[in-house]
Amino acid sequence: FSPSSSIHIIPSFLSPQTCASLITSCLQKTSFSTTSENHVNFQTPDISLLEHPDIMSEFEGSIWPNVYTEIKTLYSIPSIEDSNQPSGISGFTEFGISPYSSASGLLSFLDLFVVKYDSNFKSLSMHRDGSLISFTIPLSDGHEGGGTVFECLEDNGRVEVHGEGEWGGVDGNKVKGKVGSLIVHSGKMRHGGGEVTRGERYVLVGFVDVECEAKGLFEACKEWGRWDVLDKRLKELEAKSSGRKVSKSRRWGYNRQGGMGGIDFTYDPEVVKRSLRERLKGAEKGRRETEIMFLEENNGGLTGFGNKFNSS
Ligand SMILES: O=C(O)CCC(=O)C(=O)O
Ligand SMILES: [Fe+2]
Repeated sequence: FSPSSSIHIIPSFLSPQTCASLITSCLQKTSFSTTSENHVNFQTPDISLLEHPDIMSEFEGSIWPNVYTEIKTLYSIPSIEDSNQPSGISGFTEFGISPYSSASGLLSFLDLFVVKYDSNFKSLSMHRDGSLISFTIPLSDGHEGGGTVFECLEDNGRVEVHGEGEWGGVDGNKVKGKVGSLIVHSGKMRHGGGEVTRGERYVLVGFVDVECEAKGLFEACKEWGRWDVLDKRLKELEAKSSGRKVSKSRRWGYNRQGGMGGIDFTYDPEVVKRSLRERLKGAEKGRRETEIMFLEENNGGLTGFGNKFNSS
């Protein structure tokens, strides 16, 4: 299957109670704002759970481990210990100190946030996310309109439903996700938020990344035509590596003890940069092909990287 034209749905992923109490917690503890530095080009009134550890700690247990498992399976993301990779994830440890336990893998959140649509913010225009993989979980149904719009549903895109239960269905180019269903897609796929004509619509959105210090990122970018993600990473590394041996990075994921949290780790940006460059050199032809495809499809911008944690 092509990762850039399949929309994956997992019905009944979160219980309606969990969805409702996530909204309640957000409303009680903070307010929705568009001032986040995270989504530069496509601002949404949102609350980032990464900035609210109290809300995060309440909900991470029901969200992340399951999202992690689903995405790892859907996109065949290797675990660090799956060392049958051509040149091995061992590259990861050669770049620095792995913050991960051997039982964990290579996924982390760039951001995880709740978006609120209402008469002040009715829709989100078509865009691509800066993430490799994104997901949306509808949290409420007391509105008219809404839904997640996917451009590819007008063309070659398809929806793959994994598991049992009602998930809401497709209406034209819109996935009208039922409360609690998990909608996963490539961040490259052009999508947006359908117009809400009445009431309030809340959705949980996650931007998921593959660790940059591992081969995983290169393979994923190549396979999914996200050379923009690699270019940006390379630029960041270049900025970091001038005169520095060690760089710090922070991600949200599993730590060595198997618990969740923000993980700080260090690596040598020069080594990572050299390795990424080598890999890019070996892939020039593939790059041109996917870039042409990307340009042909690309009528809009990308959302911001949402990666505050990477600016050491
Ligand atoms: O509202 C939706 O269903 C999509 C939201 C989205 O694409 C985003 O916040 O990046
Ligand atoms: Fe998006």
